[in-house]
Amino acid sequence: MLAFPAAVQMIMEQAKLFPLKIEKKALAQACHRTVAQDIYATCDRPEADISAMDGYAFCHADMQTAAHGLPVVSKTVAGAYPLPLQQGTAQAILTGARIPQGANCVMAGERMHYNPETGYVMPAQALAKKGGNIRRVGEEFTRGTLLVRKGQILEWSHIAVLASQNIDSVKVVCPVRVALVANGGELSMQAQDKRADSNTPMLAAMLKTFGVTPKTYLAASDDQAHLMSVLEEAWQDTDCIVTTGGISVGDTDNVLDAFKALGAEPLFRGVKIRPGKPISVLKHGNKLAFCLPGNPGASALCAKIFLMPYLHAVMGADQPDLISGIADFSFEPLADTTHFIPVSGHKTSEGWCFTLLPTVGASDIRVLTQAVAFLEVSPQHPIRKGQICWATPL
Ligand SMILES: Nc1nc2c(c(=O)[nH]1)N[C@H]1C(S)=C(S)[C@@H](COP(=O)(O)OP(=O)(O)OC[C@H]3O[C@@H](n4cnc5c(N)ncnc54)[C@H](O)[C@@H]3O)O[C@H]1N2
Ligand code: MOO
Repeated sequence: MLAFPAAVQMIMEQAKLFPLKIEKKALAQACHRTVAQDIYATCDRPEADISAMDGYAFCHADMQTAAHGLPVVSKTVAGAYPLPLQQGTAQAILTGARIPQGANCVMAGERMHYNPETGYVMPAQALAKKGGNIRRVGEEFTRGTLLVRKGQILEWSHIAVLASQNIDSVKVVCPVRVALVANGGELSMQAQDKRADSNTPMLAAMLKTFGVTPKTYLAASDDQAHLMSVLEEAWQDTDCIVTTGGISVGDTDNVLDAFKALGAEPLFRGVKIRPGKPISVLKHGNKLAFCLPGNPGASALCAKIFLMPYLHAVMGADQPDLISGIADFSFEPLADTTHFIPVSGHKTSEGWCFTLLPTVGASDIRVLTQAVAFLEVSPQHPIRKGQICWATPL
């Protein structure tokens, strides 16, 4: 049985052998996909000096010296070029509209007094500072600024910033084609003591967060020939297979035998972790099969610490950052074992404070709805109350 770091290293070595494919995608369809190129700003943002308020634009010195305010001579709306400001006048202006040439201050309409009879406007309160309420050209970013790095998984915020640059398509990495195979007679509709398949929807949801929509299969029997036929079908047009269940030592745990009979070779069988120790990975050409434990909590953990890092690596995507915090408990690991313990967290002035969550173990998935992260604890890295530690966020 391998130690955790060695198992991760073996998987990452395999990821290097996987060929990356790139495609162009409309921006609207690119959310959660991994960007295949650095993307730079094509224009300044804002593109020009613009108003931050609906109100009036004027020359600060003119307003300062005008006892009865300034006459409002025209109106500037967003999307139109303004007329230059004539000396000794003001212009009505809307939020986002270009500042007229000659104006260097804007005040919100509700902070001014406009006299409809005279057509003059003056501050109702203190005059804003020179330059006030003007958003300066390029203050957010200038043309040529790196907006999105290669390897970034696009989220809605990146879509917004790219759309602001009139970028309507991006080069993204083709998602790895993943097959999810749930296994076990208890998942059959005909089973006397039927169990719900929660692993497939859980893993599919995890994968969708970075643009992978898996094909799903169900081998709802304990018959090896049937399982082999499902796995054989799942291998077709797939880059990676993920099975859950059927990898322990029970009579009906035949996933590994089925894979071997189909020509796959074990990369490793079992890892010294808790939970999830039966996790096994097999290799068939450049395709990997991740055989996750059936226990849903262990399955989730193994997906987080083995499958997701592998898929990120093969797709050239940035690995999610670990989070750091202070543990408010101590935890003594077993010799030769890396534990992953679900913790809740609350923010303090010094960052996260992690608290141990009570859990019944490897089958527990409700605890994962309450947890913010898994803390990794090993004899080399024990957890001591009050000490800083690193965690895999959920
Ligand atoms: N004699 C031993 N027994 C077990 C050992 C061991 O070392 N010696 N290891 C235990 C550990 S640790 C784990 S983890 C499990 C792994 O078992 P399997 O991967 O073979 O999983 P199953 O036995 O098929 O199922 C375990 C459990 O999970 C439920 N399950 C399975 N698939 C799903 C699914 N798709 N959705 C939701 N729940 C699922 C299944 O009904 C069982 O309750 O083995 C221990 N035993
Ligand atoms: O390794 Mo198992 O996941 O503890 O029950």
